Amino acid sequence: MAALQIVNVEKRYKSLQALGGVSLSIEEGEFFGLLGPNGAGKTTLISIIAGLTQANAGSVSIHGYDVVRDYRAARGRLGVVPQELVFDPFFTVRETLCMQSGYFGLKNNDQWIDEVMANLDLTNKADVNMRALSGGMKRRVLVAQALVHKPPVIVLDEPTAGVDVELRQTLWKFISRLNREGHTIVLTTHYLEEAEALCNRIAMLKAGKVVALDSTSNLVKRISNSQLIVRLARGALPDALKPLVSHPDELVSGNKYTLRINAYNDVEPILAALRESGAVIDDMQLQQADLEDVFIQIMEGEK
Ligand SMILES: Nc1ncnc2c1ncn2[C@@H]1O[C@H](COP(=O)(O)OP(=O)(O)OP(=O)(O)O)[C@@H](O)[C@H]1O
Repeated sequence: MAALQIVNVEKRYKSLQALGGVSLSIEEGEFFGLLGPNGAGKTTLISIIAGLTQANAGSVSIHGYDVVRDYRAARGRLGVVPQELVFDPFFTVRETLCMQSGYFGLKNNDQWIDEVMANLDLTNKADVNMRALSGGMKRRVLVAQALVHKPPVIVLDEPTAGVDVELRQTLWKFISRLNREGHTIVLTTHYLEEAEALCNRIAMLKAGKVVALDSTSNLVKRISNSQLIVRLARGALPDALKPLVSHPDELVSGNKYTLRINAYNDVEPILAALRESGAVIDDMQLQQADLEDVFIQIMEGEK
């Protein structure tokens, strides 16, 4: 059974179609990335998953529980870290987390609350009022709040937008640990390198539609624009390699060539051809495609 099953979800805001039939099946234990430009519909989808917004069509279930019909069972299995910081300013960090535990019917949750606070470097703020915390600290509490009931599915809506490097690292260490322990993670982020490093599978959303869905490695592989840049100290580029040159003007002047390659395996035959021709390499650089290239290409292709 899927941890999160999204079937043909549609959402309209008056004349605007925010989601135009989104289907995704996310398995237990996945670290799943949901990417897309501003306005793609990521937050709308997360609000529907969390039961905060109702879809006009389609269904979402968490571990088999429909988020509308079986709201409490579904919500109990889900932890959501929202984008916006909303708190009651008069409670301390610990009180905020205890209240959240109470909301899920959990008593005697202190041990886990202490562990969550320790993992998010919040222990020394436990008795501080929410209103006295910095923005970054409030965001840590937001993450802690989403985790008090040890939900098997954790959804994070841009949790690292505008936060410092330290929090990002603390957060990813903890979330990665939870993922290793079996929790399913769904993450939206604008930091593509973050998604590339953490997510095993990625869906790209544009204008309310899924425009790409694949493993992170396949998405990166999908683009074969890795390049080997060589600068020759002596000799010329052999004819056999000329079709690989990306910029034709490099054939006319200079001694630097940008060669298209599909894989690491392509590098050695190129070097062998250069050696055989008597050329001497002065400098060499390998440039690989990353998720950013894939993202740009897919988004431009879907215009
Ligand atoms: N409550 C609302 N009323 C009207 N339109 C809305 C509402 N919420 C979202 N929208 C619109 O729906 C579309 C999708 O918005 P959404 O916030 O889901 O995108 P997003 O992918 O999360 O964007 P971002 O990366 O900027 O957070 C946008 O065009 C947005 O303006």
